[in-house]
Amino acid sequence: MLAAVQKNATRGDPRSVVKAIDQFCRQKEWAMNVGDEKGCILDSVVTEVNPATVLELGTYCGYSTVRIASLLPSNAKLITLEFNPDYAAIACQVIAWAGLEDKVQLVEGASGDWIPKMKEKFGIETFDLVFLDHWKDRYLPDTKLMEECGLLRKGSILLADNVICPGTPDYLEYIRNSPRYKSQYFKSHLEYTKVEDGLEKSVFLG
Ligand SMILES: Nc1ncnc2c1ncn2CCCCCNC(=O)c1cc(-c2ccc(F)cc2)cc(O)c1O
Ligand SMILES: [Mg+2]
Repeated sequence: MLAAVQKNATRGDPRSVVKAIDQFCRQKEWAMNVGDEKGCILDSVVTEVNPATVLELGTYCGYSTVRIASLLPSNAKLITLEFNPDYAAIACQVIAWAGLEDKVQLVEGASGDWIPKMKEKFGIETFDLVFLDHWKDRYLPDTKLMEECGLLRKGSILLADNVICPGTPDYLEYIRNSPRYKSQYFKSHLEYTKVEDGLEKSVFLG
């Protein structure tokens, strides 16, 4: 995938990096990027929220990191957490190829360990937008952890990938029934396939 980016994408051009990855995943080898269809929904939410602070849980190869960072205002900050060091190493190069390293802080480690340290380590008060795309059984515990750590403010947006496939039933149950959130489901398809999947967008009400 990285070779395809370096071969087919233009340095400093995030859209060409996104296109090269999508082409590779459609033609050569499926990969678990959010993909072009759900990626358009992600883009519209990022544009609507226009966030100054973004947390991404699950960087993988940096595809959604590049999509998000390319839409951020100049002073905005995106912190992205990746557990797998091999994925992190690739993502770092993909983000650099897109020329977005100044907007992105890639952190290696487990979300459960890093979320409680966000304020002290990165001087973050609250996140305007959180993109959940990591272990599906970590969406709920990490959301509760972000609440407890005071990382969400009235109006913070959570956008969760894969709520249908592979699925995050406990997270959906919680977020759709909690009086502290207003949720909306965006029906789509699993990246590069015809299988149903979707994004759940939730506003924290405080
Ligand atoms: N900072 C952190 N803390 C904790 N865990 C962390 C982490 N950083 C990373 N991880 C570990 C996440 C590993 C990847 C998570 N994503 C997925 O597992 C995922 C799977 C599919 C999929 C669907 C149908 C299939 F047939 C097969 C696979 C699709 C997707 O869009 C997915 O996002
Ligand atoms: Mg995903």
